[in-house]
Amino acid sequence: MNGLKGSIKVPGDKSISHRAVMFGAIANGTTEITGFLQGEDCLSTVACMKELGVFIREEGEKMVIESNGIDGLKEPRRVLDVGNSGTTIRLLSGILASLPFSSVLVGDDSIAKRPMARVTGPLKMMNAFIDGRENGQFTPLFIRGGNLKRVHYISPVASAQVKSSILLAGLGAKGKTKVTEPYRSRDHTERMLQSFGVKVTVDEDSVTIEGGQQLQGTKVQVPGDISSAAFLLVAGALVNNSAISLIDVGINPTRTGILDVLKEMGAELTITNEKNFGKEPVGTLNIKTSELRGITIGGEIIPRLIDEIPAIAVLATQAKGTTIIKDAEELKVKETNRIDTMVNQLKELGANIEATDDGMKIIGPTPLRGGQLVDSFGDHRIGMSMALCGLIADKPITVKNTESISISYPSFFSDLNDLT
Ligand SMILES: O=C(O)C1=C[C@@H](OP(=O)(O)O)[C@@H](O)[C@H](O)C1
Ligand SMILES: C=C(OP(=O)(O)O)C(=O)O
Repeated sequence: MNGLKGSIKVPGDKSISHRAVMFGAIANGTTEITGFLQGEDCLSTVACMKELGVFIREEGEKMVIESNGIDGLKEPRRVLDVGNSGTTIRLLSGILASLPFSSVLVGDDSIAKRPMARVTGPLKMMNAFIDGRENGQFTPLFIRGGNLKRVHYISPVASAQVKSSILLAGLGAKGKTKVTEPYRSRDHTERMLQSFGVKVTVDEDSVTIEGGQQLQGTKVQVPGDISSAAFLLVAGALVNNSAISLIDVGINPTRTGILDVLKEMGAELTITNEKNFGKEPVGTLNIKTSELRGITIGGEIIPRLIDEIPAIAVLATQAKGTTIIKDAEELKVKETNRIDTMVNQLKELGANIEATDDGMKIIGPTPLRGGQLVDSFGDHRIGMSMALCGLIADKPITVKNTESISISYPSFFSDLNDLT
C-alpha cells in the first residue's frame, strides 16, 4: 500500500479514563473529565459506577461526575457487569472491599477465565469477605467489604491492576497500606490520587498510602493512549513512504517501553511539543518508514509495554535479525493467551516465529502472505495487530471479529483511513 501521511489525535488513554471515573465516583464534589475514552471497557466502568448510585452525565465533550464521596455509594440492586474489562473488575474490587455492603461482579467469557486471586487474595488478607468460583479465583465474584485492616503486600507480579486495587482498599483501612512490586508498573493511580488531593508516598518499587483520606473532585484531562498510538507507530514504521504525527499522546515513563523499543530497533521516531495534562506528560510522536533490526526485550521494560507486545511482534517480523521477547508470561492471562494467538497467526501468514515459555522468538525480515482469514478471537489488541499485517502483506487479509477493537480504540479504522 501507499504511504501513511498526516497527523491525528488518538483517543483517550484507557487506564486513565477508568481511573478518572472511579476516582470521581468516590470523591467529594464534582469531577470533570475531558478526552474520556468512549471505548467499551471504560463504558463498563461508567455503567458499574452508575449502578452503585453515582451521578454521571455527559456534557458535550465532558464527562461530569457528582458524588458525596465513597460513603455515598449504595449497595447495588443488580450484578455489576464489567464486560471484557480486567481493569474495571480488579480496581472496583478494591473499592468495594472497603464498603459495608454486598455486591456481585460478573463479566464476559474472557473475564471468566482471567485470574482474580491476584486481587482477591490480598483483599481477603485485609479482611474483606470475597468469594467466587474456585474459592475466589474466578468470576462471578461476591464481595462484602468493610472494616479493613492495613497490609504490606509484596506482589509477585508487576501489575498496576493489583497495586491499584490494594491502594484503593487501603484508603478505607486504618494505618498505612503499602504495595511492593518486582518492577514498577504504570503509575497512573499514584499520580491521579494526588490530583484528587490524596497523599501518596512513592519509593523505588513501593507505594504507600494512609487510610482515611477523602478524595476531592477535580478536573482531569485525559492524554491520548500510547497503547492505541502504538499500532499507528508500527504502521508508520512499516508501510513504505510513511510520515505521521500523533498529537498529545501520553508519555508517562511507566508506559513508554514501546518508544524505547522502536528507537532501539532503529525507527525514525521523534517526540515534539512536550507538555503536561495535569500530572501526566504528553507529547507529539512523529515517525517515518524505517529500516529495523531485531533486539532482545525483557526484564523491567515488560510492564512498560505489556499491551504493545502483539504490535511489536508484527514489527519484529519486518526487522532484520532476531527479536526475542522474554519475561512476558503475563501475556498468557490477557483477553486471550496473546503469545499463542500471535505466534499461531503470524506463522500462518509466513513469519518465522516460535513461542517460548515466557514470550516469543522472531527472525526477520519475512514477507507476510495475504489472501488469508485471521481472527481477533475477541481480543482488541489481536484484532488491531492482524489489521497491521493486512497493511504490509502482498494481498489483503480478512480479520474476523473486528468489533472487539471498540474495547479500546473504536475509531481505529477511521483513523487509519484518515492517514491513507
Ligand atoms: O492498570 C491498568 O490500567 C492496566 C494494567 C495492565 O494490566 P496488569 O495490571 O494486569 O499488568 C494492562 O495490561 C491493562 O491493559 C491496563
Ligand atoms: C489487558 C488489557 O486490558 P484489561 O486488563 O483491562 O482487560 C488490554 O487493554 O490490553
